[in-house]
Amino acid sequence: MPITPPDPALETAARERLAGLATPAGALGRLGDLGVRLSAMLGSVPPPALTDVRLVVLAGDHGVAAHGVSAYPAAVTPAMVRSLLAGSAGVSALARAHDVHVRVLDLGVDDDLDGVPAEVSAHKVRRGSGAIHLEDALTAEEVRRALEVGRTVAAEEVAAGAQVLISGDLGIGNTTPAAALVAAALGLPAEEVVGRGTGVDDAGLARKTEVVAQALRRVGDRTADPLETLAALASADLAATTGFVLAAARAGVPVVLDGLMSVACALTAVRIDPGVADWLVAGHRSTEPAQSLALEKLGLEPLLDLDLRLGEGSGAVAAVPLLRSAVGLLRDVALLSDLLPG
Ligand SMILES: Cc1cc2ncn([C@H]3O[C@H](COP(=O)(O)O)[C@@H](O)[C@H]3O)c2cc1C
Ligand SMILES: O=C(O)c1cccnc1
Repeated sequence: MPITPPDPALETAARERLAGLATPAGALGRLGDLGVRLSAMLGSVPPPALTDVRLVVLAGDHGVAAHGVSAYPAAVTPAMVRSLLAGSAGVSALARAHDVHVRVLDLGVDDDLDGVPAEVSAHKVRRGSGAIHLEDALTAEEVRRALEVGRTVAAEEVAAGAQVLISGDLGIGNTTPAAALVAAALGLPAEEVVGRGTGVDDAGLARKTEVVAQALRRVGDRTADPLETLAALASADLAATTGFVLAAARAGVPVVLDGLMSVACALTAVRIDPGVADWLVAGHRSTEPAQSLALEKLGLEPLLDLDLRLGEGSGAVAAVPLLRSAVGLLRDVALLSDLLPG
């Protein structure tokens, strides 16, 4: 089934409403454009107030983390899962400030997460993932399962009332496979996509670049196929994120993209089904070069550009007030024709 784009008639009606507001023509700039897109995506003009925005953080570990590609040890991943559950992570503070519902799922954390509620690991695909320069990250069956988890979770959030969905990432080393996914999708060499992630030094950056280059050499032309690419270069959490974005678009729910992991997975979802692109909003520009390259390919201009490089969904959640602003303007501003006499 092809993905249905937002209703063009609604988009036209929203654009007419925007043009009629008691503001000078074009004065609302990109907020006006965002309001028009959101109206069409949310299915009414004026758009409904955004009262239900949901973030799902998909966590997993990465075999490459043992090969000097991150500034932090893999032990941070389970610790941060616990922090998210306690509401004390970076994105937790932002989500609280902006009334965004947060759910955390362990897709591939290399830890038993003792004492953590069972539902957090109920969809676990495996512990860790293959080091992509040496072996495939996942089997084809694991890719299928991870995509299915992403779809199931998105469907659950939509059924619970989500008007807008956000995916968040968590997992030491994840900027390495995410950069590899972007390189695979865009046909770019490792040097152009690799960034410093959590802040690796020059030696770390060189190692990381070589890991991505070796992974791309190992995989060869399997990168022509997005599912093969997920098996070869991704991880359980990144494959699930791809399934999450696909399912949101299929359900006609807008997805606000975060940093590198979120955008790399959205790009992969677009390779699987180009119709996904119509349902994406870019929350922010991260400092990772691959994220900007992927946004450009997707034709998306990010709302925020704050030098954020946290992940967890933080840049997307930080952009939620702009979505609410755009919606509020189309809902609450008078029409100039109603203010003028006669
Ligand atoms: C304390 C801490 C909290 C985080 N929250 C998100 N990330 C982010 O940074 C990591 C990816 O960067 P790299 O590929 O360089 O390891 C992931 O865990 C990602 O979610 C964190 C990283 C750390 C250290
Ligand atoms: O682009 C991101 O979201 C990002 C960058 C560095 C580390 N974690 C996330």
